[in-house]
Amino acid sequence: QDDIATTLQLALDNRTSSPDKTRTLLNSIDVKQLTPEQNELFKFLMAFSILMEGNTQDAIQKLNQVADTSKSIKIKARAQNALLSIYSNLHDWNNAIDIVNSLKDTITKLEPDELKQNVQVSLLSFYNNIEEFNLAIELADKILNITNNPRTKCSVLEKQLYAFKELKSDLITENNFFDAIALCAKINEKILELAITTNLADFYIEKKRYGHAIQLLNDHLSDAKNLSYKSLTAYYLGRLVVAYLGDDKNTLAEKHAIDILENYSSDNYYLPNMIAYQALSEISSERGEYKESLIFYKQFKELEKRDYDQTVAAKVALQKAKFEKSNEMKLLNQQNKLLSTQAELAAANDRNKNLLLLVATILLAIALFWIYKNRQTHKQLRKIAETDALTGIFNRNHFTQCAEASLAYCQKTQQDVSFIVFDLDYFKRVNDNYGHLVGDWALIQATKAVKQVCRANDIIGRMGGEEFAILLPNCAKDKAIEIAEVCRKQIAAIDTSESGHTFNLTASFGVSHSNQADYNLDKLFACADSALYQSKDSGRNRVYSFQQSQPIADTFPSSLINNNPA
Ligand SMILES: Nc1nc2c(ncn2[C@@H]2O[C@H](COP(=O)(O)OP(=O)(O)OP(=O)(O)O)[C@@H](O)[C@H]2O)c(=O)[nH]1
Repeated sequence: QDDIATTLQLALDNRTSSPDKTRTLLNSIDVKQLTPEQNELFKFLMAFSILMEGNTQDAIQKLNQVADTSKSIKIKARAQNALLSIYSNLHDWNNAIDIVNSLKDTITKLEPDELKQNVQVSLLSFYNNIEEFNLAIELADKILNITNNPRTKCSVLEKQLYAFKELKSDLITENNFFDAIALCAKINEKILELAITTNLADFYIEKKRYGHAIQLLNDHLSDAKNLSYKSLTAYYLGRLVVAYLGDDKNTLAEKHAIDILENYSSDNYYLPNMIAYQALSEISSERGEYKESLIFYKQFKELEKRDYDQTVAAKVALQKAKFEKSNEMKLLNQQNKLLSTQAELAAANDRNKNLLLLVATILLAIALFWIYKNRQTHKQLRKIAETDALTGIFNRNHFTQCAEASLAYCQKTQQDVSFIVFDLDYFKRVNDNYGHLVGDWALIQATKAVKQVCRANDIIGRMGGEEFAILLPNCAKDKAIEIAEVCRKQIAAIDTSESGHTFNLTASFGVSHSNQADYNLDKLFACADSALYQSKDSGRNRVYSFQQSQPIADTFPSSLINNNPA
């Protein structure tokens, strides 16, 4: 396992510098012995090796497979990074932008190490390639804030200065370029150092400081040539042409333009070629060599169109990606709107439910109140129907109903029932002498007096006019006579002066008993009435019991001596 790990690491380290060595190392590995993660790394390195062999399409397919399926976030990042670089070189901006979107997500999951920084630097290059210079500057700042690696710093500064320069930003001065050049020189990053000098030359040209540009470019041209970095040399020469032209040194411009066309005419250097043709066209034109000028001009236009097409392709791809993104956003917004509409609907439903509940509650309350009111009314009506309005005791009708029910019960349970009727004495005189209101008052007071004497389950009723009856369940006759006597005394004791007039108020009583009347109300009434008649007849203000046909005075002589009729 150690051997396999070492071999894989070696292959990884040499994948760009020694592709052949990498392939040999990979071929030496027994795939069956690989752990799943080693297998993913192996697949990435194989794809990379295929790329280095020049089989780009095959490499793209395999790298995409690794990027899509790899569980290791590091290997996924490496595959995506390689794909970004391939697509950028192929100017396949649509796929490049897709990869960038995936890569952005991958970056957030990477540990902050060298790999993460490398991926960020690739992204930075990509932003410059598609001329998203503000994004590039922002990302560069981010990387510069966290990296301590001077190589990363040098590389990032080169790309950031390029972006600033392209934006023609006032935020940078030539000192920024000098600092970056010094940093790269210190760690011997020759290519990047030279790249920065080309940017500085552009900076000078932009500011029309052609002399400075020419000197800088000439100072470093030999370095570029020594590096055998042809594209860089071609770019140097291209900028020299522009600077000489600007400085009205057409001969030198022409010399370098021809140098480009003769020695660096590959497709790879089409930009310096474009500059060369444009310069030669202008120079020929100034000399009056219009035919040559037109030929150069046509070639210039062809390359310019190519440059334009490439720039436009990048822009279109970017706009398309932005459009898709904004469509995605629109879709999301619509989904959000739908969700919020659903939420609003649910809330409205809840509100409706609450409203319904409220209405139901109100209706219920109204119904309950109505039932309550109805009962109250019913109660009141019943009370009105059952009671005597003046005295508040049962009226004749209700008294009869209650008395009969009580009698039936007492008969069933074989209890004694006594019955008392009484009638106010000379009541007509009270009305006649003192008026009906005083008569009413007297009726009320007499009722009160009797009620105080009676027990809770005795039934008292006004039979009409000034005649009253009392049914006394579970009451022996003697007891009833006793009660009647107390009632008589109470009525006689009423202080009539409270009415504003002083007069005698008495009543005559008649008492009957169930064993005289078979628990029959009419019979009880008749017996008691008969006794009452006897009371009246014998002078009033006395109690008579039916059976005896004798005044109670015999039994209770003292209480009956009352010869003071009202
Ligand atoms: N103030 C008042 N008087 C009533 C009421 N009901 C009946 N009366 C009166 O009661 C009187 C009854 O008179 P009578 O039947 O002659 O009897 P009395 O005067 O009491 O004489 P005796 O019963 O024989 O003692 C009448 O004048 C009725 O108008 C009432 O509700 N209020």
